[in-house]
Order: sequence, then C-alpha cells, then structure tokens
Amino acid sequence: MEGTVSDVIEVVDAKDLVRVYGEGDTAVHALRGVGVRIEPGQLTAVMGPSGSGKSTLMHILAGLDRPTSGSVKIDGIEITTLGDDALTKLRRQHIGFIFQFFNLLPMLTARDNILLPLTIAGAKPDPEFFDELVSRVGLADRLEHRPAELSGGQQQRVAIARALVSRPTVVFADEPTGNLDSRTSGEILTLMRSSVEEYGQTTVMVTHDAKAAAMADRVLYLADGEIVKETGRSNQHEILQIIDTLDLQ
Ligand SMILES: Nc1ncnc2c1ncn2[C@@H]1O[C@H](COP(=O)(O)OP(=O)(O)OP(=O)(O)O)[C@@H](O)[C@H]1O
Repeated sequence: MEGTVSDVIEVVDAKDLVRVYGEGDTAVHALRGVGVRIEPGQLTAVMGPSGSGKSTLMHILAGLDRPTSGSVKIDGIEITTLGDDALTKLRRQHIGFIFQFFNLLPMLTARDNILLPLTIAGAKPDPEFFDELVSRVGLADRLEHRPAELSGGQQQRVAIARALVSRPTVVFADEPTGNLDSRTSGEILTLMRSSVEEYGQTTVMVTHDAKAAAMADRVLYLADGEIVKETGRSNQHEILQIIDTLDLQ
C-alpha cells in the first residue's frame, strides 16, 4: 500500500560512511563506518572531541563533500552518486546551512542576504512567510543594513533566516554559537529551537556547547570517526557526564 505510515521516509538516512583523507602512511580515517537516520521535525546535536569527524560527517550529509564509501539519502534521494550539477540543485532545494562565521555576503543588505537562496533558485519569496520569519528572528528594523553594520548575533540571525527562507528539508548548522558570547548564544539557540517547534524544521547541529546539546531532541557523540553514544532529549546530567568522559572541553 502506498502512503501508509510505514512509508515515512527519513529526512536523512546515511549508512556505513567512511571518509579517508590522503593515502598510504599519511591517510587519515576521519569516518570509520558511521550510520545516521534523522527523522523529520527533530533537532539533532552532534558532539565529540576536536578531530573526531563532526564537520566531515556534516559536510558529507549535506552533500558538500563525498564519502570514500557509503550511502547518504536526503528525502529518499541517494546523493553520493549524483553529478555535481544535480547535487548543487538538490542542495538548493533541500538543504539550509548555518555556519560558525555566518558566511554572509558583505555587499548585500540583510534582506538580500536572507533572500539569496530564493534569488539563486529563481524563486519568489512568500511575502507572508518572509515577514513572519524576519519578525521571528528580530530583524524587522535591520533589513536594509549590511553585515558590517550588524552585531555578531544579528548577523547569525540573518544567517538563520537565510537558512529557513526556502523551507528546506533539513538545516545543517556547524557550531552556530561558536563565535558568539554566552548571552547571544542563548538567544540564537532559542531561535533555532523555536524553528523546530514552530516550523517543524528538521535541524542537525554540530556543537561543543553543552547548552546547545541540552536543547536537542537527540545527541550523537562521535569519537575517532565513530558514533560511540547517543542520548535523548534534554538529559543534561547525562550529557555533562559524557562530555567529562570524552574530555570535550
Ligand atoms: N581536508 C582534509 N585533509 C586531510 N585531513 C583532514 C581534512 N579535513 C579533516 N581532516 C582530518 O579528519 C579528522 C576529522 O576532522 P573534522 O574536521 O571532521 O573533525 P571535527 O570533529 O569537526 O573537529 P573540530 O571540533 O576541531 O572542528 C581530523 O583528524 C582532521 O585533521
């Protein structure tokens, strides 16, 4: 039967991911057989010590890098075998990005930065959703400012709105609070949590921040290229214990 609950497709379904950088004696095994399934509407945090493979995993799941072997499906589409053009198109349609250093275009206003994914895709914004999004991220009176005229927190809000504006299948965030003070980090995390609650936005976030992980529905812990542990929502005590064990900070 088609369309039954059992047909629900994972937003992200990755199997047996291996990523080796370099060759021979100098080869680095960044991922050693990682499998991840992400269900819709969840905030997943990925934690682990420096060099454990978090960014490598995120880049491969997001189609920014290719695995040495293994499979990644986004919304049921196998992306590891797509050609470059098809992969670029898939990223535009299905994926939003939030980076540690914001990655805004300096010559564009906040408005044009937010609209960029739609502009590139030749799509028109839904004016109602745009207004709602801009007010949710608190930028209604900053839309005509350029990034240099905005604080770090405001720049990250622009980046969040840019990631959400096309209603992507999944948002990947790489240490979104890594370059912000603790108060601003808290505001940004609250905003990311609310995009999960309000818009059902599936989000995967690499983070070193225990507060960020405590807001997640699920936390995956990587060590030396493997997933070594997984915990559920807001189990701060357990998260802190694991951070201690893995010597993350
Ligand atoms: N382009 C590359 N060439 C060679 N080795 C690489 C490359 N990118 C990453 N690595 C290596 O792969 C391993 C995993 O790196 P990765 O950046 O994924 O770790 P991470 O957990 O994100 O670290 P951090 O928390 O410090 O950002 C590391 O040993 C790293 O040095």
